[in-house]
Amino acid sequence: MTKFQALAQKYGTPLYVYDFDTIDTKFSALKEVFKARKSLICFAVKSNSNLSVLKHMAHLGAGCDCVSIGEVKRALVAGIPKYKIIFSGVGKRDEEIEEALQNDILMINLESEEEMNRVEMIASKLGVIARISIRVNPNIDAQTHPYISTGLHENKFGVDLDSAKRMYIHAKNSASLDPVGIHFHIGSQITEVEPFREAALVLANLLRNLKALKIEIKFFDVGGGIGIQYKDETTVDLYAYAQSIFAALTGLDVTLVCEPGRYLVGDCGFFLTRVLYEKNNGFKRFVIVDGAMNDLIRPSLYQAYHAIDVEGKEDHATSVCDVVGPICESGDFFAKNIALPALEHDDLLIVKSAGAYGFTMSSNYNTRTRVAEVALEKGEDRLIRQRESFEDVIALERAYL
Ligand SMILES: Cc1ncc(COP(=O)(O)O)c(C=O)c1O
Ligand SMILES: N[C@@H](CCCC[NH3+])C(=O)O
Repeated sequence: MTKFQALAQKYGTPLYVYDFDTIDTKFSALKEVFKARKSLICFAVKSNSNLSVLKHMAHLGAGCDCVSIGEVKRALVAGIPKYKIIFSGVGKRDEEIEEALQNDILMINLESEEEMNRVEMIASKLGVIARISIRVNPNIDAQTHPYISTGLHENKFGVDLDSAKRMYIHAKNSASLDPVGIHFHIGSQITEVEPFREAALVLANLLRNLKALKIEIKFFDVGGGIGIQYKDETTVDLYAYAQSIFAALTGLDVTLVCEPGRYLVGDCGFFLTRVLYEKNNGFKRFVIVDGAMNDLIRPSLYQAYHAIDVEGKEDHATSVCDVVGPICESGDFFAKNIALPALEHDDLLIVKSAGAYGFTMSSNYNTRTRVAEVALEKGEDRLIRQRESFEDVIALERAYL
């Protein structure tokens, strides 16, 4: 029996499995290319927010990039030091800003002038000084899927260069704001260095202008976005990536911050699902599995490709099929028109590169219980999230008659 077959038998399917040793390898590789500068790697919690994953990041020395106060609290619960936590997002509620300030996190990343005014007001009310960063939208095409492209003016994220400059000047003169950071995040699953290089140059230039105005920024945050290989994409050469940022920063004494999500956890994750039936309607062959789009929505949402392995049948003849789930939507699929061997009830499929934006984007659609998560570390497996029960799913509902 293979490792995945044993895990499927022990924990049931569908199931997420994360290999923490892979996270270590990826983390060390990034730290290594940054070693010529002071750097802080802030893991993007949205990509995989399991507390054990975050705890593992804390052991590695990572901070966290968060997009809600819920994520900030997860990071704190997992033992990420408050001085390594960044809070970004285009729409923060007053209570979220207040709680972030009370928790004294590293910085709040501002995405509009309106937001700056609210943060200033709330900090003043609390009698604290808010450390802020500004997310600059450099209008650079990251050449990725339009839904995960964030650095163009048509996207809702960040502020343009002129507004950023105005905001820094305002913040510098405010008794309640301390401008400590500058930030860009131009998109996700980026496979070339060039967009990062261009964005770093634009922001470093702004930093020099700010320096001339005696506004000293300490943190240069290049966001996340480093792509992984799902199919046959080229991936970013990490060394060239780091060097292009260093080159932009020549002469500037700043701590480099990077916010990888997918790069750190994408490849470490496997989604295990069993075959329920094969069905051929005369037009098409369908492999129907027990996992569905509510468990892993990336194929349905972005037509994303995830390679699928069938262990033990590698040398069998294949034919073309769609791998689909039990949900009441034609968009419920893991793969379309892929070649797989003939499959039987209970055969195990392994959907690869599922560690990022897998479980965190899952839902209870069709009253399906969210699946269990398991960590693999140095050959040992541990349950890190129990499978939900039907009772868990309805627990917060009230049935008025
Ligand atoms: C502000 C910010 N930082 C970091 C990330 C992480 O992105 P990725 O998983 O592509 O590294 C995201 C998500 O795209 C983000 O919005
Ligand atoms: N959810 C997207 C990434 C979004 C990044 C969020 N800023 C994905 O699965 O690829």
